[in-house]
Amino acid sequence: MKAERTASAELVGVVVAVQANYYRVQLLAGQASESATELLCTRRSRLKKLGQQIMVGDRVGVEEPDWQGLRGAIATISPRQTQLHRPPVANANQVLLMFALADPTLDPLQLTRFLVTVEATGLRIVLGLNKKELLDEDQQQQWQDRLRKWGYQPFLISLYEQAGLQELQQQLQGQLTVLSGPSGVGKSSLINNLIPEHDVRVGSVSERWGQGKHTTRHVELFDLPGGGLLADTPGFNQPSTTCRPQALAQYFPEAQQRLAQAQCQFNDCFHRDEPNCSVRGNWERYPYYLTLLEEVIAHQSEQDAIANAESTLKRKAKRKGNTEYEPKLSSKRYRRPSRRSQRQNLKDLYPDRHNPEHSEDSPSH
Ligand SMILES: Nc1nc2c(ncn2[C@@H]2O[C@H](COP(=O)(O)OP(=O)(O)OP(=O)(O)O)[C@@H](O)[C@H]2O)c(=O)[nH]1
Ligand SMILES: [Zn+2]
Repeated sequence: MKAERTASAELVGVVVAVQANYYRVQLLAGQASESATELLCTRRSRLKKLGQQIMVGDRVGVEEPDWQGLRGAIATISPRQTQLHRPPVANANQVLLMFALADPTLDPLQLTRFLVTVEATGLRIVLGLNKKELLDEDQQQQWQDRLRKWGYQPFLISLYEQAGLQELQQQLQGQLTVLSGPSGVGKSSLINNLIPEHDVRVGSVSERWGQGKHTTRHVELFDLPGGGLLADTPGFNQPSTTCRPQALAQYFPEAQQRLAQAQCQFNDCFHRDEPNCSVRGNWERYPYYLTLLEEVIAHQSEQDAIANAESTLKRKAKRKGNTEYEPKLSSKRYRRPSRRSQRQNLKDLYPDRHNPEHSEDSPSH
């Protein structure tokens, strides 16, 4: 990254971790002093008054560096290029979706769920398939071909055999990448491999913050040796399909491709049994599309029912002059946490790129 100074000659850096009211800011190359590349910062109260939240990945201006104590104060936040809410990461360029070819067995429907969830973020997808040494060459090639037909170019790797890692690493260079994937596929192994000093650094962070052990609930950005940042993001490992039913097809490259060639007769086609549909057809994942479509339709009916119930209850509460009691009860009954988090998941993942500040203060967590 190039050194860069703002008009007020502030230091510029990237927020690599957030905890309570402290922000770890990694200074851009050329700005760091000899002894320090990172400052532990608070934020100026002006930002606080403006309600401006600071996220991991934010590019910020830092004032009043204290090179002895390695402290500073964040005074400005640059406009965000992208914004994810779950996990909360600003300016991510892409998602590295990790799966294993075996152990656990690669389940194409599960992979599709993750792919759809990641597609909904609007970010570029890098698909990494680990443990390739567990399959023979033919089987590896079959997956390669199969995923190409889905519209993806997977990187087959083996962390055990240190195979395919260079090609994958190249994809990460100079990018801010968010790592995602189900349990047991090798995400931690990959981080340890890419960033050998990973553990050391986590330890030093906790120490400086005076916290106990580093908790994995926090998103943290790690410097990649070849340049670039990797967000280790617990909580990005649960796919969900809570988009609008009409939006689902756009998260399948195969459907997109078909739509680019020919429009459906109806604008709001669900691509099920409508006449003159250009998406319906014998592509491999079409049955998965139908499965997920049923789920998002069911989800939406549920949401509509909740909205109706809430509006009825609110009216009722008003008539009785009973201000809080009934709505509160109803929201407890209807908004079970599990369902709420499900509903928010995809919405939260969607980066509001046109209006980055828009949902910043929404109480989504
Ligand atoms: N056969 C094989 N096993 C691997 C490879 N890479 C990692 N593993 C093993 O896969 C298991 C899971 O690896 P992790 O790195 O913990 O996977 P993870 O995705 O971080 O899993 P969670 O922490 O549960 O999210 C471990 O037993 C690793 O040793 C590989 O290339 N081949
Ligand atoms: Zn259609």
